[in-house]
Amino acid sequence: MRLLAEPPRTMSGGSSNFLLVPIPEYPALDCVPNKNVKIVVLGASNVGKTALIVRFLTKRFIGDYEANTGALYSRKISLDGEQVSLQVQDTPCVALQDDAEGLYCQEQINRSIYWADGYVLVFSITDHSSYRTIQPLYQHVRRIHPSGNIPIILVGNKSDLLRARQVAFGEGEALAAELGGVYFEASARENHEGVHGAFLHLCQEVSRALGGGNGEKRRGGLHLARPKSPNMQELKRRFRQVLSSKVKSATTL
Ligand SMILES: Nc1nc2c(ncn2[C@@H]2O[C@H](COP(=O)(O)OP(=O)(O)OP(=O)(O)O)[C@@H](O)[C@H]2O)c(=O)[nH]1
Repeated sequence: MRLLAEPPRTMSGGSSNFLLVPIPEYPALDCVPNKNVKIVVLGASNVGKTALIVRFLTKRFIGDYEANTGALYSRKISLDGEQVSLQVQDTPCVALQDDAEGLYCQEQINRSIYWADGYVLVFSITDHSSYRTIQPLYQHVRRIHPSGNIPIILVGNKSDLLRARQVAFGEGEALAAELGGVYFEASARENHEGVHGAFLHLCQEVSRALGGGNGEKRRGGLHLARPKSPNMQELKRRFRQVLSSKVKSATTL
């Protein structure tokens, strides 16, 4: 889901389509081009993708959301003593097709999968159908990245809702092992450390996979454009535009 802007602080005054998140982006001049870690968060509806990202980046849990259109978050983080640029792509939900093998997956999700270097596959421990989505979702990622190692973690979210549990811990572990990743049970609602540990693990995996250099992988096969998403830099640019047009009209009076 997408974070609700609170209160409507849109630059244009009318529309509330822009995402205004309490997650600062590093200034452009301060960015670290040396290594760029790009991760995408994928999963079925309502499993807590946005809540996990927000928890990881802000340590906060915010309960009010609206349907996700896919926001991109940027941060600078320290990994093994090295400053790296981190980008986290939130995505709209995917859903199983009626035959339970294929996936309904929007084109923008395909672009995000192609663009990313690491994958957070999320299900809710309270929703077994969200767990069943993971295997086809992984196959889908594999189709887009047919060769090589794919850094992934599997997150069983909402671990605070133990009484409503539909997926056993062992099921999560077994699936993660099958997919070649690590399983984390987490609660975006109740626990920052667990969420932080899971994301950090993936960032480290990606960082190692990227090795030295500028962190851009060579890719074969499909060529898809980088996902488009409203982000803070774009908002700031629009804000400056609006301000400068206001200054111009004031000086012409
Ligand atoms: N109890 C509990 N609720 C959670 C947790 N994480 C998220 N939620 C709630 O679950 C609902 C869905 O969370 P989102 O983060 O919007 O989920 P999403 O996967 O981004 O949803 P989509 O937009 O449908 O893709 C919200 O009401 C959250 O408050 C959690 O760890 N525990």
